[in-house]
Amino acid sequence: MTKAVLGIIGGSGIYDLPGLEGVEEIDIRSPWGTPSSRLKRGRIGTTEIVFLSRHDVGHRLSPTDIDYRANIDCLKRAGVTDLVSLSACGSFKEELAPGTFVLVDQFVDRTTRRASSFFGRGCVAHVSMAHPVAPKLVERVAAAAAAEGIAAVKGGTYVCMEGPQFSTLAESLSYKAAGYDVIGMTNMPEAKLAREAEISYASVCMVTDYDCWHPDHDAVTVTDIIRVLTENAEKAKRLAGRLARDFPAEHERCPIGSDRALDHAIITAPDARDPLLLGKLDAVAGRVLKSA
Ligand SMILES: CSC[C@H]1O[C@H](OP(=O)(O)O)[C@H](O)[C@@H]1O
Ligand SMILES: Nc1ncnc2[nH]cnc12
Repeated sequence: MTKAVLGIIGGSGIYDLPGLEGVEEIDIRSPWGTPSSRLKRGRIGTTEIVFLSRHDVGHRLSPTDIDYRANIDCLKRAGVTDLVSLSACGSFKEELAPGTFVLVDQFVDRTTRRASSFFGRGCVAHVSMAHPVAPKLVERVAAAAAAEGIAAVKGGTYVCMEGPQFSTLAESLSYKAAGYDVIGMTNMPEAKLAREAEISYASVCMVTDYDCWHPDHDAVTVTDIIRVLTENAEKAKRLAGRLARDFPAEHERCPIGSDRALDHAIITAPDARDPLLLGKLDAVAGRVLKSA
């Protein structure tokens, strides 16, 4: 049995989690770098929660400057088994209007300037990303939204751009034509790294705008996004609170194996592995490396 620890990553507009009891800031060091902010550990009901502000209080970090490896590694070290991201996003669908919550289930990674794996020279691993979110965790998020009367659309494809500039009209139209649902700048490589770290991942994407493709809406601005975000943040925090209160004490085994993604992923022969890299992988891959 593995005790469930619920991680929450707060994105734009969500820099804290009200209702977290017995909060302590934990100073976890990572060999991968510096996390976005100090992790906050506390409880909601009987569930242990670890909260991380992705851009830090004051929105100090741009999507490119976030050290996604340090964030995921620290969450793993803090014992997180299940991780929910709360994110702002633009929409490519008329029916996904600003204010809509989308529980995305696919990602397209168009980022270019981010370290996107814990593995590499000296320890090569290939995990499956065919199904990037953990279905049971998404079910729990959907149930929490329903219980709080928050409308949430299940399923959708999130394209992750590098940013920080928003898309050109041609890019926006091409993403729309490709059938993508929403766009943001942060869920990749976060979801890939969570998978490598065997943490079940789900993302709640809160639509703040229609990007720039919509003929009846002006191109997106930060001012508009912040206005919608402020309205959404209260709902997102309510959703997270309910999710936590109803969360099981034991981590539920993931039906698609996101919590044991490394079982058959490491290809480098034991005697060809780099001890320095193995040292850095102690948290992320400790489960499989210890038994090797
Ligand atoms: C402030 S709008 C652009 C910004 O918001 C989203 O971040 P997050 O996913 O952390 O909520 C988007 O990806 C951009 O980073
Ligand atoms: N239109 C958009 N493009 C990229 N990231 C976003 N975050 C919120 N709205 C966005």
